[in-house]
Amino acid sequence: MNTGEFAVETRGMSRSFGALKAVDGVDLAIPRGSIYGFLGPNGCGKSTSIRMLTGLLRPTEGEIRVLGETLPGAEERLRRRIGYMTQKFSLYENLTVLENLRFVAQIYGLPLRHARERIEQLLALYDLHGREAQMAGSMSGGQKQRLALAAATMHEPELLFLDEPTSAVDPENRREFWERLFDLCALGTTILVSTHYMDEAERCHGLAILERGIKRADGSPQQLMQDMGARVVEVAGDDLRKLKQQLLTDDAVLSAAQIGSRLRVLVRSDISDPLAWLGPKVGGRQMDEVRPSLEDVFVTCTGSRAAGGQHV
Ligand SMILES: Nc1ncnc2c1ncn2[C@@H]1O[C@H](COP(=O)(O)OP(=O)(O)OP(=O)(O)O)[C@@H](O)[C@H]1O
Repeated sequence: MNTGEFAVETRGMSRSFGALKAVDGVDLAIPRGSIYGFLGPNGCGKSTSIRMLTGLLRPTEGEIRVLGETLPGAEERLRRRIGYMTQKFSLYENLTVLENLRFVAQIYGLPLRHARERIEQLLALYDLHGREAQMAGSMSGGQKQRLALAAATMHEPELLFLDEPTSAVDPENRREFWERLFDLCALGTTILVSTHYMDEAERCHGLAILERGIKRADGSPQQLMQDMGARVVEVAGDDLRKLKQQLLTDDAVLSAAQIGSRLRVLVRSDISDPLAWLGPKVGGRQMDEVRPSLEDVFVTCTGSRAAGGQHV
């Protein structure tokens, strides 16, 4: 495998637990300096993939190269070059902010003086000044998350893995968190982030859609939306619940999900004129063809019929 331009490269990466294939033949090529997302529902293999890429879990099959090193085999060397923020808050709740950061600096073997400077930097960067003496356990979700990110980036990793980093924070903190990720990315850090939120996935430069361990699609969000094998029509009018049930009996209707007072209908792309085709089926209701969203992409490539909503 050619590794120069890619932070992560895999061929056929797989992991089984007994009879269950948690990750099944995943190929990845994640460019350096980008933010790359794993999008998929609970249990689709996001964490298992990340654990293999960090060297914490051995693949049962396939090849993995991370920052030019082959895994398994380079775990120790990679440890200093990668950062990992797990789904759950992984710091000590009964230590203060400062004690937690000092502890992490020690684990990474930062010389004392450098550690002091770096911790100062991180406290400022992640708005933790004034909280040095606060117990980590008493902080809000957003503050904990900023502390976790400070800890994960203590040693200035080239590659940062974030496993559902925002599942415990509100939308405003989530937006702010993403701004910080883009700051890190601008400094050259490659970021791999797993999520089940569509709006987060849409912020990534590139993204893989995972379902039951299998990669169903990958590309930039814009590319994925452009290449989607379906057209999207929104229908407005009365009795949309009943209309939805009727439309779903047709094979050419991939999904129908209500959004406010409109029904969002995905029609297979071999129907050349979806408005004309839907006309007789929707009675006199108003129709508009609209641009696809990432959620539409997810629905078409996983075959799951969306119930509507912001996460998968
Ligand atoms: N150590 C393990 N032993 C047995 N099964 C496991 C183990 N780890 C994960 N699995 C199974 O592998 C599948 C993928 O799990 P994984 O945690 O990677 O999914 P995920 O997409 O990260 O979802 P979540 O967000 O819920 O963690 C699940 O069916 C899970 O139960």
